[in-house]
Amino acid sequence: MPLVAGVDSSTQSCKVVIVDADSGALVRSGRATHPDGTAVPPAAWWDALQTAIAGAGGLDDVAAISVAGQQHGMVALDEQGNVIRDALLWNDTRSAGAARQLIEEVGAAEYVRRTGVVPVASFTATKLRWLRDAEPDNAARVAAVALPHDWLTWRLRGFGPAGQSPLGPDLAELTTDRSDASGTAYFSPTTGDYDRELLVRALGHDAVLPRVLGPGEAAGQVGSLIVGPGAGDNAGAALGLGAAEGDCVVSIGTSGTVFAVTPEPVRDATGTVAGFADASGVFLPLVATLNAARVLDAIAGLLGVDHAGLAELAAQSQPGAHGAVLVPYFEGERTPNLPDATAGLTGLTLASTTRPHLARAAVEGMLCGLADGLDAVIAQGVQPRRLLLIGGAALNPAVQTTAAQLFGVPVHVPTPGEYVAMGGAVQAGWVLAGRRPAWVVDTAAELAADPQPVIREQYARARSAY
Ligand SMILES: Nc1ncnc2c1ncn2[C@@H]1O[C@H](COP(=O)(O)OP(=O)(O)O)[C@@H](O)[C@H]1O
Ligand SMILES: O=C(CO)[C@@H](O)[C@H](O)COP(=O)(O)O
Repeated sequence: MPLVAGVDSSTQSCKVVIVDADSGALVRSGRATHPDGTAVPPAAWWDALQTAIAGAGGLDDVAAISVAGQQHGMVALDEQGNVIRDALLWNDTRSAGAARQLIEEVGAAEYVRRTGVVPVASFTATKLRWLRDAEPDNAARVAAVALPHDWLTWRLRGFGPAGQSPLGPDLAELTTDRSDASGTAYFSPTTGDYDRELLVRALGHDAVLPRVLGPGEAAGQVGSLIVGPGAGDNAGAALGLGAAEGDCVVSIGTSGTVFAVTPEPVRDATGTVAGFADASGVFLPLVATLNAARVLDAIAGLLGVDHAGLAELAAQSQPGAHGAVLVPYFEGERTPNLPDATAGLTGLTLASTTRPHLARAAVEGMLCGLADGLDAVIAQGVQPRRLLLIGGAALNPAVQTTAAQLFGVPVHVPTPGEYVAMGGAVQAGWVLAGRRPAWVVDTAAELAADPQPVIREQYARARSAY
């Protein structure tokens, strides 16, 4: 039984799973935390990966590995392979003005035609434009631009700054895949090519971009360990879940995302749905919110309870939280595109100002943003038959029951697992065997749709004030 490993280098942590390549059964796992903040030294991801690999018992008996990671983060490298500055992450909104500039210069419709997306602060191109204008000396030094999974894959293969890596700073050895490249806003998911003019427009000059590998194509080999192409984390989750037509995935981690695997590309000129590529050769229309699991963390902290306690409180409330509504834009918001917004709590009366109603309002507000996202994905022609609920907060019973009340389709909760890392393991199994593994994913809970229109009606009223 060969073993393969998958990695999820996500916003808050690094997770490694080691699985049986024949069955997909989990054999060992490890994890390590990432630093807080929206600008992070990539070295911290590398250290966390080492810790997580060690926690998973090492890779000595592992035949192949592949790294999925948080999307969009800007890793700027100089000629010597040094990281020029802390990576700006997908949830760093300082480039919101740069996004507006790029849209003014190119046009939203033209961006969608060329890249499948309309720039928002999350996308790499806007971070490069911010760098060009805010830190021109740093921008001038940029010789290559990579994404988190590209950089980790390169380091894993032995490349890196001279003196700190066995193979040195060979920038031509940087690799990526379609799914992550499609989150840069200078790549076309339909042609599979970079749009160099858009890169130069953003950064001010050309730079090395990672070679785009196909699904099942190895990035290289370290000794006997084959290194797979890697992926953006959402595309990784789609692989790990084996998501097929009719499935819509809702992931509630640091980001909230709603996405589906589609045979044709999606081009949404409003920019609400990002027309990403997936990691299997087709497409991944996706809506992302900035405010997801951390909304519950914050409100649980405020109420002085843990996650289970938050669910217990919410269960004492009712659909609509007695009129209390939380619009949860604690970190600004990406969808809708309100990077400078703050959260708002409305509908407070003496009767609704209770701990249970506040707990319930937090869960409802966080999920309503994703329900709006599902509507947008459906408007692009996706027809979900079921919703697959994953990510840290999907484990929460209040999230599960409220999701069934909001989304209008049956909610399936897969057996708790690290599905992004499992997607990496699927890629590792794919490069090892030369074909995509077909591992079974079990369902832990199935909830029938239980529509409670009051929740979305009152949320829509509160949100319209923004
Ligand atoms: N039972 C739970 N209820 C609500 N939130 C949870 C629960 N378990 C974990 N979380 C939250 O989920 C988040 C981590 O989820 P994860 O999908 O790993 O995020 P990411 O991939 O962005 O790092 C953290 O904010 C954590 O506090
Ligand atoms: O920006 C997006 C998708 O476009 C986010 O989904 C990031 O990819 C971060 O993922 P998590 O760390 O929240 O899983």
